[in-house]
Amino acid sequence: HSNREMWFRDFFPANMCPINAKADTFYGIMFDAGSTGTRIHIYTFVQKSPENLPELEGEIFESVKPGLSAYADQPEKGAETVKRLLDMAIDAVPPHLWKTTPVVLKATAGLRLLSEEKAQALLLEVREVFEESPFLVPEDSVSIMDGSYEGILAWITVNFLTGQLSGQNQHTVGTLDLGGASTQITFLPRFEETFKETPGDFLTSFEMFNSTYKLYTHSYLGFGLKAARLATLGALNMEAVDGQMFRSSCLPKQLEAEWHFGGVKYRYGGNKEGETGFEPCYLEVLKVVKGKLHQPDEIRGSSFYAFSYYYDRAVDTNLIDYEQGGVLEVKDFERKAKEVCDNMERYNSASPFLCMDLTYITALLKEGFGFRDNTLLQLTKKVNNIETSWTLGATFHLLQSLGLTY
Ligand SMILES: O=c1[nH]cnc2c1ncn2[C@@H]1O[C@H](COP(=O)(O)OP(=O)(O)O)[C@@H](O)[C@H]1O
Ligand SMILES: [Ca+2]
Repeated sequence: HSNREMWFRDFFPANMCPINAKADTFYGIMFDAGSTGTRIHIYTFVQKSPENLPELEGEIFESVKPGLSAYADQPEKGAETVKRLLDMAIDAVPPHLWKTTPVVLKATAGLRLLSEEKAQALLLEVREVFEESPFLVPEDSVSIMDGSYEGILAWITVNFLTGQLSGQNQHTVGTLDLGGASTQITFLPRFEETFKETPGDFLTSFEMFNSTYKLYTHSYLGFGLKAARLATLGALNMEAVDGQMFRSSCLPKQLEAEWHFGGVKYRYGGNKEGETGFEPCYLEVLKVVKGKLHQPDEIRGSSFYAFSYYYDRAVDTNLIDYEQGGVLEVKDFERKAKEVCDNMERYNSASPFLCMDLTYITALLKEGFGFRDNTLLQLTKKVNNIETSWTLGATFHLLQSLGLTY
């Protein structure tokens, strides 16, 4: 707009100015290529004045299952799922903003676990879909994200949405993300001791909104909920063994079934003659986590935000409401695990893995990270109607790198 056209600007408060209402709106498109599904997040921002940060106005969210890694041998078909989601953005973003709206896809643990060759073939096909779209395709727009970024960016999202990254008196909260194939823990250490006791690769400095945050973060590959099922069954990295039956005391006695994960088929079942229930199951699961994770002393007493599969399993067992979320203690997961595992017939209609999943979550929190029984977990899916996902943090980071924000 020329100055002449904008002369009336000064007569209106910024947010009521008829031109401002649309002119300073912009969009960012972030794809989350997770191990169990692919999701699109279309964020709307409004720049109310040049000296302030843009404000997040809303989000459009859609997802498809399975994830890209399920198309390891059909990369074109995988990219087709991305294209269908991207078509939503064509409808959501006004045409005159298409060529300034960036589109980025970041893949997480599902692709990290594939062979380099198969992962790259998938990413290449997705890149072609992006290039053929009318959107802005930045350099490196399609990639596998480093695990430490996954944790940091989720931490940024949650603390931004809860208002902890602006103004004084920042009381940031730690975050726990439990995906299908990997799990992340991230927090801002308060004690000098934590920095001293922590291995260097668990600490990362990150700059966002003109502040530097020195965070504790780690992504444990193979410790996501679905990878943990395979590990418990003894089937992780056992692709070669075809048709073998994997049994566990965490599954209903009579169960025999098949399961596809990461493009591989597994046969699994219950302990027909042997033991079942919480006690033997906990011992099985313990083998997967015990001694495998770093336990920072500082977290034992502090509360954390938890989402993804922590949230889903808490909903499945009525520990929290699907819409509201809620606050739980670590021991609530243990109580539920016992209830489900010791009455497996009663829960048969839900997932046959419910007992194993709850027991794994219990073991991961207690024996893995070293949380206390009474550690508080704030279970959240959305804050102010925005999904708690690393994708928002990643979009801020993207806007920053494009010079659209600082
Ligand atoms: O936008 C989101 N908001 C909240 N939870 C999400 C979102 N996207 C994915 N999730 C959760 O993440 C979990 C699946 O993990 P995912 O497929 O991302 O595996 P990965 O992180 O190991 O690659 C599910 O519990 C799913 O509900
Ligand atoms: Ca994820």
